[in-house]
Amino acid sequence: LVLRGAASEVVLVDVNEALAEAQAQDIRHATPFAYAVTVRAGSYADLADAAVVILAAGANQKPGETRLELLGRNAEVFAAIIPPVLKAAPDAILLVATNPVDVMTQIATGLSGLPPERVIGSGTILDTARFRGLIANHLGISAKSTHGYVLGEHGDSEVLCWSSAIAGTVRVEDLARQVGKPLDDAAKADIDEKVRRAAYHIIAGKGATWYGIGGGLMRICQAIGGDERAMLTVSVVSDSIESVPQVAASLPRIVGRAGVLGTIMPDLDRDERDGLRRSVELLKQAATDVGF
Ligand SMILES: NC(=O)C1=CN([C@@H]2O[C@H](COP(=O)(O)OP(=O)(O)OC[C@H]3O[C@@H](n4cnc5c(N)ncnc54)[C@H](O)[C@@H]3O)[C@@H](O)[C@H]2O)C=CC1
Ligand SMILES: CC(=O)C(=O)O
Repeated sequence: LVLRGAASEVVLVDVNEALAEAQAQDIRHATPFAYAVTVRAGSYADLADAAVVILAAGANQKPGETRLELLGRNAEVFAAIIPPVLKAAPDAILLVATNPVDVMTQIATGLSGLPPERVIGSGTILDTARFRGLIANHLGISAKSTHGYVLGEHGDSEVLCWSSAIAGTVRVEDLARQVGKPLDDAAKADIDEKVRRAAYHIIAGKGATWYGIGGGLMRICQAIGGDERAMLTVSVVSDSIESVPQVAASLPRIVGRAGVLGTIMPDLDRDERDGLRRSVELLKQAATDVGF
């Protein structure tokens, strides 16, 4: 947020107040090299008038642990933090990062009673970035010119949409042939593994993932603050996805000042559609199991 000037003020609230203060100081020291963003540690009351409250509190995965295994612990954390957040900032958009992010988005929507469009999970924004980056690297072009979605769960059951992935206006498979680096089954399986298992690899190496999600959360805040109507793969509770009712999962959503303004259903091939249905069924079951 500071490096891109995507906020005017950032307040860090953590049960570990000394940590929040130390992080705020450290980030503040970067502001002369970036944007004049006010950064400070605070209490819930300091969230008054926040446009966006990012919910990132809770347990993270230990090496080999799945996101869904965090559910019980993090549902308890949200039960503790959402009431004081809402008391301080009743008009804010809630932006959920805590894992398992789709189910936590469903829980945050239920606990807050806010309309679903104002409770946004970062969902697969990060997986989509990983997918675009890896395809771009394979083709030798910019990730900014490469477009493709990862849908469904931010987690093991996510769906990489190869059928609609493009570079510029060209299907990625066609461009790959043109540049003599075919996206054959082996190349696609390699990219799939590196997207789907990215968090496991990074957590095995450094204990947590920080920068990718930081970039993704910044991008969502930028789209909200600038009322951009940007298309981003984020998670909100939807009336129905692949006939599964009231489930939070990622689809391409239009994001602006009021939150999620609309949803786009991309063309999917048979396997992608089946994968998306399996993914949302799994998420619905996980939410139901914890009473949401
Ligand atoms: N959605 C995504 O793509 C990503 C999600 N995550 C998730 O974000 C969450 C946080 O991950 P990290 O920052 O790595 O963990 P961390 O352990 O570094 O930070 C979590 C913080 O939450 C605080 N906390 C715990 N309970 C609290 C409470 N009741 N009230 C206030 N603060 C509380 C802790 O004191 C701690 O400082 C995890 O669930 C992790 O899986 C992490 C990376 C990417
Ligand atoms: C931790 C996590 O969810 C990620 O980096 O994808």
